[in-house]
Amino acid sequence: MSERFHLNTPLLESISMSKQLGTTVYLKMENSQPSGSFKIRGIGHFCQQLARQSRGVVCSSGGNAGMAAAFVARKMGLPATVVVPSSTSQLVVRRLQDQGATVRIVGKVWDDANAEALRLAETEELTFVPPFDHPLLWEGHASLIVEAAASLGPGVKPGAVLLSVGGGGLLCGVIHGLKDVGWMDVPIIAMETVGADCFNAAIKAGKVVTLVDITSEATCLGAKTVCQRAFEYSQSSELTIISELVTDQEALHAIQMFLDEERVLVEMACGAALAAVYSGLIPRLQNQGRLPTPLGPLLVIVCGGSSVNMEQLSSLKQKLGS
Ligand SMILES: COC[C@H](NCc1c(COP(=O)(O)O)cnc(C)c1O)C(=O)O
Repeated sequence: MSERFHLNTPLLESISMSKQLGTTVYLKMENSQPSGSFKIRGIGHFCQQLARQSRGVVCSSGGNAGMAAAFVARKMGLPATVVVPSSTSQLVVRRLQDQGATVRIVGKVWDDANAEALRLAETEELTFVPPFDHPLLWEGHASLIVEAAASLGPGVKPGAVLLSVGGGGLLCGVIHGLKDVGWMDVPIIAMETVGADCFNAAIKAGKVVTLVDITSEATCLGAKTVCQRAFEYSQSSELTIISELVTDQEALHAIQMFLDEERVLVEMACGAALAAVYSGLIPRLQNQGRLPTPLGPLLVIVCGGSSVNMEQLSSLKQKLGS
C-alpha cells in the first residue's frame, strides 16, 4: 500500500449557507490539506505511481499544483523544480521555496511555464508532473468524493456538487469519484471567473478552444485551454455539468463572506466556486429549472489554495474596488 500524503479532510455543515439556500450545505475543506489545496490528492498519487525511482520532479503550475508537487517530493526525498508564470504572486513563490522547491518564473501565463517544464523534464531527465491533465491525477482527486460519501453516511446523496475549474483536473477527478460511489446522476456546478473561462468557452464553441489571454485575478485558474477529457465529459449525456461564470468582484466578495461566516481565508480560485452560493446563482439555476426545487444537500468543494494572505486580500480589494 503506497503512502498517502493527503488528509481525510473535514466535511463541515455551513449554517449560514444552509440558511441562505434552504438546503443543507456541506463544505469539503480541502484548504486544510498539508500543501494548502486538494491538488495533493492527485499529485501525491501520480508521484507514488511514477516518480518513486526518479531523479527528481518538475511541475508546471499556477502555484497550487506546484505546492503539492514540492510537498510530496520533499516527503519522498526527491528534488523538485516548479515552473510558474509571472502572474504567480511572490507570496506563492516564497511558499514554494519554503517547501524546498527550486522555482523558475517563465512566461506570462501557465501555458508558457508548462512548455518550459516539459523542456526541463526532457533535458534534465526529471519526471514531469502535470497540474491537471492526467488520469492518475483524476484517480487521486476522486478520493475526496469517496470521503464525502463516507462522511454523509449511507442513503444521503448530494443534490449537487459545486467546484471550480482551471484546467479541468478537479472536475475530472470529482467525476471519477461520483462513478466510484454511484452518484453519476448528481449534477455538477462548474465555476470559472470571467477571464479564466476556458471550460465555458469550450462548451460555447462546441470544441476545446484556447483563450487569447488570462485576464482574471484568479490566476490559479489560469489555464488557457481546458483538458480534453473535461470537455468530453461536458458533452456526455450521462452527466449534468452546469458551467457558469462569476466576475472577479463576485469571487472576491465570496472570499470575504466566507472569511466572515466560516472564519477561513481562501484564494480567488476558491472564491469562484463559493460565489455560486453568495451571488445568488443557485436559486437562479433553480428558477431556470436547471437545478431541482427543492434541492438536496449541496456539496461544496472548498479547494483551498496558497495564493492569499491579508496583504493579498487588501490589494485585491483596492484593485477590484470592493
Ligand atoms: C493553472 O493552474 C492550474 C492549477 N490550479 C488549479 C486550481 C483549481 C482548479 O483545478 P483544475 O481544474 O486546474 O484541476 C481549483 N482551485 C485551486 C486552488 C487551484 O489552484 C495549478 O495550481 O497549477
